[in-house]
Amino acid sequence: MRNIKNLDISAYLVIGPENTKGRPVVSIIKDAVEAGFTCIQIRSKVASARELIQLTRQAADVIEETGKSQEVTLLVNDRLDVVLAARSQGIKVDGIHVGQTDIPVNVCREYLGGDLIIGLSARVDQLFDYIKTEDVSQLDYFGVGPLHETSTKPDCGIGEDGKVITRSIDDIAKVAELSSIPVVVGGGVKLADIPTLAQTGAHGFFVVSAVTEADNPKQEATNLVNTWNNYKSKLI
Ligand SMILES: Cc1ncc(COP(=O)(O)OP(=O)(O)O)c(N)n1
Ligand SMILES: Cc1ncsc1CCOP(=O)(O)O
Ligand SMILES: [Mg+2]
Repeated sequence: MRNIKNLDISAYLVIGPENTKGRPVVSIIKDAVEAGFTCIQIRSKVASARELIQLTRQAADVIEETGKSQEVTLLVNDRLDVVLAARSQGIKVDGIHVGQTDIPVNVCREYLGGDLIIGLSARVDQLFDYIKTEDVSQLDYFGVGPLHETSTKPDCGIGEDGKVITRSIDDIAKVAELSSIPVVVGGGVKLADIPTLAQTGAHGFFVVSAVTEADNPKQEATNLVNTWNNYKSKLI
């Protein structure tokens, strides 16, 4: 198994300009990082490559301003080209998150080298067998979900019959137990889900709208982080 120091996916924000109700992406990233979020993923299905590089730069800069560059992981969704371009411009971006129909993990690993982070969305169908048997030697974590259907990504969890499969808390506990790499859970996750999620054995939760659409993103991010940490510490 890979042994990546400093990878903390306990509180993971996925964010792009289409999610923020017109507010600057970087100010919400700053709020989240100051609140204790440990991982940020830049995800946009509308931004150009140049816009994504610029957003990644701004995200890296704002994380640096908070003094947490060494603790907070910055990833880019889907775009290996953007990660490579950003790194060649000296931007501190730490890796990529890909899904089942994106650039294959082995290609990402070939281009990113051994030190960068690669996360992969788990398959929807036959999830438990998949988690047990998938080759995870080049991977750092699995994204699993959705916990609930979500308008942020309506196609999340669509199975072979075209219907969305949501994951129960028991499913997530089983995935966390079967997986030999960390698991982060998302899709419709809100504050009320955190106490039960924290008891599943998952390493973390990921959210978009709970933070990016909140009236007060910093307060909501703080509530999410504190609740996760409180429930996790009760398990020790
Ligand atoms: C942490 C995390 N988990 C899952 C996803 C979904 O990735 P993917 O299935 O490739 O879908 P898109 O995000 O690309 O629409 C994610 N982004 N992050
Ligand atoms: C990016 C992504 N991947 C799986 S679900 C999802 C969106 C989750 O958004 P929200 O937290 O608003 O439900
Ligand atoms: Mg993808």
